[in-house]
Amino acid sequence: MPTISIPMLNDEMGAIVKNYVDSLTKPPGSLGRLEELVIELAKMTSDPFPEVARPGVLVFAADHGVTAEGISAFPQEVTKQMVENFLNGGAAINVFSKYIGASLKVVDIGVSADIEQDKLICQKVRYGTANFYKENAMSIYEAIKAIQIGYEQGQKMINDGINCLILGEMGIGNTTTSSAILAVISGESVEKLVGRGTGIKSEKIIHKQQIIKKAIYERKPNVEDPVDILSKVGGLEIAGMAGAMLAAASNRTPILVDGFISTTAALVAKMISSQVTDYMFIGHRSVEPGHHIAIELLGKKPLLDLGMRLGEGSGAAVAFPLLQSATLMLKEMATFTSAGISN
Ligand SMILES: O=C(O)c1ccc[n+]([C@@H]2O[C@H](COP(=O)([O-])O)[C@@H](O)[C@H]2O)c1
Ligand SMILES: Cc1cc2nc[nH]c2cc1C
Repeated sequence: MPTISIPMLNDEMGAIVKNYVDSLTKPPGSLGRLEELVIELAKMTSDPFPEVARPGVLVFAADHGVTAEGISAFPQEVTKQMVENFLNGGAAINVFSKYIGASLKVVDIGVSADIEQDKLICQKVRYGTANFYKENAMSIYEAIKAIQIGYEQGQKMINDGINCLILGEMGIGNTTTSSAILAVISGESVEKLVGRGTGIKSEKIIHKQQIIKKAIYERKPNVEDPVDILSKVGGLEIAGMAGAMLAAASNRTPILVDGFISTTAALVAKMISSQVTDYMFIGHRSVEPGHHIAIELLGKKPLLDLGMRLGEGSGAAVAFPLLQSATLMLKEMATFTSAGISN
């Protein structure tokens, strides 16, 4: 695992920017949460005029052996088919990335089939996880490798010039995996966390809960150890996203977290290095019932609540213009003094 050193937030810069925000031509506090966002961005970036104008979307794709237990509304092959769709530009995340001017990279970190495509970053750790209802999802070595790959890919995007990292994922079955991870980390009952994912019927939810409960009972993940949790009931794309978040925080790069799966990865990253959460915004609150619990554990508030449950980074991409509006407010508004308005 890389040695991770995450810088402290620059509170002094936050105070300077707060003062400046109060000097802009508006009643103090009248831009509400946008004001808080730009102050947070200033603390993260240590920049009096923070920018997020070069966003990057990093999508990790992987399969989940637990799909053999019939826990998703879609078959496993859809993971590969959606990766091809991303590469052909036809998915929601393609449309939203284009709209916000984000570069989009797709990493195969564990899809169960080979995908021949030049544009795909192939970093397959294994062909999908094992079925964690029956055996450990992956080895400790594979879990660490997936975190490392995520870290390297995050670092690469930052080296290429992005200044805001949006995380996305694709993996049929990964709401089961995320629910299992979250049940272990939060100590909450599985019943409270499990949802419909891609759209399973009510009867199947009980089956999904039973699979998760038995898997946790059999695998006995160590609640103190993120790598052990990943290796027992984890997913490769979740490990990859956690690694990429750690890379972003190490570089003072703001992170825009997406839905339920991406937030579970954020909790794993927090267990590896707790300061990583200082650099996170939660783009939206997903319909998955476990998501609000995960968000609360991170100590965050989502930016949007639009009834979305797609993944791919879509909710985070849709929330991105809020961050950008906050930075533009700071950079382009007049002050009372410059506009000659008395306050
Ligand atoms: O991001 C979310 O909150 C979210 C909620 C439900 C489903 N998903 C997406 O749907 C897939 C997982 O759903 P499932 O039912 O196969 O576990 C996976 O590809 C996710 O990107 C994503
Ligand atoms: C079609 C489809 C698109 C997705 N995007 C992210 N997860 C997904 C799951 C399905 C089933």
